[in-house]
Amino acid sequence: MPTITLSGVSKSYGGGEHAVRNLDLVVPDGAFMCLLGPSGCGKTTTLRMIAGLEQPTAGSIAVGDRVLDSVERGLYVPPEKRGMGLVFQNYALWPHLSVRENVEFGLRMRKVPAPERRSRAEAALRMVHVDAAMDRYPSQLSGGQQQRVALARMLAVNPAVLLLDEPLSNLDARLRLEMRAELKRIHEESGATIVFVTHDQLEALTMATDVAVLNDGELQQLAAPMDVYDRPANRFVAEFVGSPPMAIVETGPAPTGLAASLLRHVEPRAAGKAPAAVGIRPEALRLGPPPDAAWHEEALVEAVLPAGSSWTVRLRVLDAELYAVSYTPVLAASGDVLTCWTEQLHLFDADGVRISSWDRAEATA
Ligand SMILES: Nc1ncnc2c1ncn2[C@@H]1O[C@H](COP(=O)(O)OP(=O)(O)OP(=O)(O)O)[C@@H](O)[C@H]1O
Repeated sequence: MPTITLSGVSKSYGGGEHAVRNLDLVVPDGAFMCLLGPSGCGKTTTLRMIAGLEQPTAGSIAVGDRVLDSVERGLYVPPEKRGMGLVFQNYALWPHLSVRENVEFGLRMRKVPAPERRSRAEAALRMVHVDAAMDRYPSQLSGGQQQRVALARMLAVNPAVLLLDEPLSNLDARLRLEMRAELKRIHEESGATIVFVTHDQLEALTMATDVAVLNDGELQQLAAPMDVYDRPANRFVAEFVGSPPMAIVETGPAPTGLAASLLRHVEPRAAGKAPAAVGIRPEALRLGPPPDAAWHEEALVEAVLPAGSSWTVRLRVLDAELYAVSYTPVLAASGDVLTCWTEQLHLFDADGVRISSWDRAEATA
């Protein structure tokens, strides 16, 4: 099984603007890597370069020992010789072919004999749970079923590398959830190396073994999903991953209000430079009596927003507005004064880089 290695990969489309800039990325053998980032950050360009649909303007791409692109050596392997399976957002199926024939199509192109074609197509359709609709035509399937057929078509070929570009974006919320679980299972069963592009952080956190967060063509962080969430490398990652987003309190040269309160708490524990900003995740902000040594303040309840399984509370804390998310019922009402506390503060320096040694959650982990 292959490891995909991107070394110093850049892509510019002319005009000097870089879609991807100096990207070093290793997708380990058997990984399920999500490329995550906002629109225009270079995710699709990165995937298309791995697929061979775009050529880098600098750097090299290799799968295992096999170099597929090297700008320096003038080397480029076309997509059909890369042995990768691709599923893009628009998963065109042949409308005049049945589901089974659609899945067999790729195998036919590879000159796989008919009986083997048939059994491999059926196995792939079973894997995505659309084997019951094998003799129907694409127009007779739901969007989610069509999506799965597109996946089965790729799985039947059994590529060691699967490249998926927002393949769930056309599905409704329920199907998307179902397909996330399905893809995760398929990954575990097939052992393939998967690279998956998404702008949906929940998709990345729930499915991936590794997450690469990109912004403006540059890699911001490469880590396991929970590390991206618990230990974001910088302010961009901190604010992009998590919903509602992390509150960031700038400390400034003469901190007052909430900033001063947070600094009074973290400074005795600090070693080195003062944080330029302190981050609080809404779900780490608790209400009620604080444990010893937790940061805490009085909070005026401005609004309680129940959402079935969670409660979002808007609080006024000193001079700032903070949101808390609770997964147990919040019985308070607007105008109540409670104590809010947290043991998880994220500290950032003036460049926005996280100062991990100051994280109380880590210190006590
Ligand atoms: N063929 C092209 N010609 C010129 N510029 C391009 C081309 N393809 C992409 N770009 C530019 O490169 C940058 C990265 O685009 P890319 O499609 O990789 O981003 P993305 O993160 O996948 O975005 P989205 O989530 O919106 O698909 C963008 O600024 C985009 O406008």
